[in-house]
Amino acid sequence: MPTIAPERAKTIHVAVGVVTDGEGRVLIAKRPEHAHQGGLWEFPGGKVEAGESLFTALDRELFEELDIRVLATEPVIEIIHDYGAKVVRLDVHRVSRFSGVPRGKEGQPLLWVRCDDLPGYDFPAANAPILQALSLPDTLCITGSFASEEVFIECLQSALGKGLSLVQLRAHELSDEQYLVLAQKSLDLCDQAGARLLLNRRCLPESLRERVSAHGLHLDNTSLANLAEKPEAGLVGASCHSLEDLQRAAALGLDYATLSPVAATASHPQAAPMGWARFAELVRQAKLPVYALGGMKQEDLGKAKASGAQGIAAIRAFWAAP
Ligand SMILES: Nc1nc2c([nH]c(=O)n2[C@H]2C[C@H](O)[C@@H](COP(=O)(O)OP(=O)(O)OP(=O)(O)O)O2)c(=O)[nH]1
Repeated sequence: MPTIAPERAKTIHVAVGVVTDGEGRVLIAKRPEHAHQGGLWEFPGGKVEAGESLFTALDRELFEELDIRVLATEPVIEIIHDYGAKVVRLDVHRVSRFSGVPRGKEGQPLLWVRCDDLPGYDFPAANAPILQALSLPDTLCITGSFASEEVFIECLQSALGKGLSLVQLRAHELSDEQYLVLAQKSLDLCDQAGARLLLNRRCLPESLRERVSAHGLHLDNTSLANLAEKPEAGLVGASCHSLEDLQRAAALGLDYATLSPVAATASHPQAAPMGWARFAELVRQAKLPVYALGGMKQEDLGKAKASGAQGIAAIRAFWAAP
């Protein structure tokens, strides 16, 4: 029978802090050369000791490493990563308030970096989903039904006016030509608002897709199943309904997934809701940011985040004429 090395048998629980400065920058530190993943940049933190809460561990580690005290945190993402020699569970929280001025107490170099610039630094392999999570908002607006183009524009303007910054254009009832016209108008509005537009259109011919340069794609479940590699189309996410789907999305290197239906939803009345407990169980095993979808309302955002989600995705909650 194969033997498992003792250090492989146990997963190391690590409290990881994304310390923010209120100007959109986050703090990164260089790991010592001799340490595991040495010489790479990291988000400060360390192992959770027996009996410690995540908050206590993060506060202790950040005091030991940076000389700051943690005052407020919010969950970002949880990642289980197998390095071969060891398995780590990175429990990542944004440190939104702290006291003191960070300094490298152990002599480690520190840098304040804008989130957009993080991909320019070398991090351990486990950190890729953390960078994805930090680049995404906590709400994803999916476009809903509309009686005319004017109504569509009103609904989109209203959503953008509420600060929604990621929009998925889902309008299966339109022809390819009509869809492209709407996509171009949506793109103009999203660009003006500093939001990103994702096209959700199965089999949109390449020749047509080239006519509108949206910020990315959202793949439906069938497209996810048939895809051999991640399309080169910017931000790419997919509709998932199972652990297998989430694993496939992560293996393809997609940027996010939606997981549905969490609750009963009018758009898919025949689908059985999975509930928050099952949702949390699946998200715990996912290796990419996951939005909760299906019957979501704005007030579900806290529950979604507490269940490990990036946030919520919804049609009805965000799509309405003013
Ligand atoms: N703190 C931190 N650890 C990370 C990140 N990414 C990543 O893969 N890790 C891994 C590297 C290590 O295997 C593990 C953290 O362990 P550590 O050695 O830093 O923990 P520690 O501060 O408690 O140190 P020690 O007890 O070994 O001295 O998590 C990250 O962004 N931040």
